[in-house]
Amino acid sequence: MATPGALRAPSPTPSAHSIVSAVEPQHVLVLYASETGNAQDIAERIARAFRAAHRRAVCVSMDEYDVVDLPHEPLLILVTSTHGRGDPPPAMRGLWGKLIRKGLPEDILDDVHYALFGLGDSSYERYCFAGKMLVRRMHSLGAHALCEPGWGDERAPDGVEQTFVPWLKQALDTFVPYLPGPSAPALPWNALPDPIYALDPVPADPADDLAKLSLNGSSSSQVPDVYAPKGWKMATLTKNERVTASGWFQDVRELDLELDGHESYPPGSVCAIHPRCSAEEVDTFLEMNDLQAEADRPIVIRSTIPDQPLPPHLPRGPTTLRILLTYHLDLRCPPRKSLFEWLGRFSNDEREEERLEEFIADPDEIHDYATRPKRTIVETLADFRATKMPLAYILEALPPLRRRQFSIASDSDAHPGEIQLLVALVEYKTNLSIPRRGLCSSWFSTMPEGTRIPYEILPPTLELPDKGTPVILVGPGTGVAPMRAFLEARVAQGAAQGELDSIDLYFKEDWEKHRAEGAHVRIAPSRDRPEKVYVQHLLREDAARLNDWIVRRRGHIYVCGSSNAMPREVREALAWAISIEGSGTMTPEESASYVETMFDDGRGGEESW
Ligand SMILES: Cc1cc2nc3c(=O)[nH]c(=O)nc-3n(C[C@H](O)[C@H](O)[C@H](O)COP(=O)(O)O)c2cc1C
Repeated sequence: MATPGALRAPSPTPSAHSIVSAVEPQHVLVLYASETGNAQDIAERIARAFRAAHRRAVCVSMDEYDVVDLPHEPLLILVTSTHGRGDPPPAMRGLWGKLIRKGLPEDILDDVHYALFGLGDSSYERYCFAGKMLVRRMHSLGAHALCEPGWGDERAPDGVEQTFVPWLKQALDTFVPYLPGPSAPALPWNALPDPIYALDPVPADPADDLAKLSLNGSSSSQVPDVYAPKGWKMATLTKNERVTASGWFQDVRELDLELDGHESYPPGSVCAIHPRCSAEEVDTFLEMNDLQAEADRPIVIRSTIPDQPLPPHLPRGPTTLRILLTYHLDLRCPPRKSLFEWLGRFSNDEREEERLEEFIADPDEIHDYATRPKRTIVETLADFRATKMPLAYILEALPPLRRRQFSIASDSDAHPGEIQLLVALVEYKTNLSIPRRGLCSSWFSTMPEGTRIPYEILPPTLELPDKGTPVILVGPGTGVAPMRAFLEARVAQGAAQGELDSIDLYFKEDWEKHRAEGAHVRIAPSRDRPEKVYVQHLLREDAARLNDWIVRRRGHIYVCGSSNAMPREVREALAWAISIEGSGTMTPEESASYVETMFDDGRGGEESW
């Protein structure tokens, strides 16, 4: 471990520590980047642990942080997950872009002393890659690591907890002595800390947007525009049509959105949609916690921690508890360990406390009770009825409601002012024997035309090459959505000659039309046939064409769909096709390495879920 250049070694009397640098540490800054909430939960647990040790901690999402302040942060903890194919989560991209700028002085972070905890899944090829890149870059800019990075693996037998618990202990032991504060022992885990948010009452002004809302008890699916998340736009649903036959097991919908502004977007873009919790679930939550009387009182949220801005998911202006529970907080996701810890702090019931302690002590218990059966937070609270959530802690205890992302199935030139989506409604039976729908799926399943939807367009991870370069688009099932957008754009470019697209059954008329326009379209009828034909089989049949387009003409291949075996088998089929066993001249080893290099160099792209 690097010896901290600017830090004075801790003395045996911790209160006397100080930093020999331009900046005296007053707090530890916990900077996090999270997409589905896990890294944010870990970051908040770190900050709480420092506060329990009587030290100040400020916890900020990377996209809310001004990177010019970074060189002046003496004590820093970074927490990030990894997404895509080893990419940083969107919240880290701005900060990362600035950190990798050329010409930054090699010692610009010399005053920074840091630790990092990365989250990932070791079944991915680029395990915890965003965290690893960040550690390398911090080091090359002169920052000093105070302890070894921790890597939290979702696949580990005890999940992320396995490494997080020992890493947190080490981080506390290392950082605490450098921070001002009493040498008193840390508070026990079940001591209730001071709330980090204040809910200040605001006088109801009949002219403001809040008073105009009639959300009280309403089951309306309308999202009032005023509650669109910061920076998001609004669209109106113009079509919500089932495209699978009524007897088919899966309910797949075409959803068309008319955009308020005539925004254009490149093919391959992704539409993020902000869902909402149902009015029934919100009412159940309010009733279980005896909070009905508080539900519609206008309030403004204020951070009680100096220098800590509100996290991105909380509204800045007037709001109500009901609006928070409907649009900002998630009552539907399975509870994490931190929720059981909160309930343990709130509980006065001996029997429930005992059960909560079992959960907190053993990650397997949480896995079996909550994660595996996908038990929701509301259902969990119903099992702990004697334990009530006090109003002051709700914003800390409940996770943020996360946006859901869908590949856009339309090209914006072919469908100006519109976004078309192809969405499989997720319904599953858990071992609780209750048929379940995902949060967005529940909302979409009953969403009437005319519903207002907050959306955001995210840039594509795959981009079309120039018109002369062949592109192979492989999209089984709903993976066909972005392929339709790509193909529409290529047809418009006049470049649809000899394209290959292996598709399933959605947008059937479009494929016929594009075939007539010159695209080489192939359909893999993998369903309802005694002998299943998958996209991988079609690629092998098209070996000569693949060899010509990929090897001779240096074409691109994009694959989108379920992440089971399909993406790997597509790569294997391609490698076979361009090897001596198919239609090429390479040995099997050479062709396999050729395909991997294509994907590393961006001539191959993959989007899977
Ligand atoms: C679409 C997707 C892609 C992912 N890609 C990777 C990856 O390339 N490497 C990795 O280590 N983990 C990967 N993960 C796992 C996440 O890092 C892990 O689920 C993490 O807990 C998410 O944290 P967050 O909720 O804070 O975003 C991926 C997860 C998803 C959903």
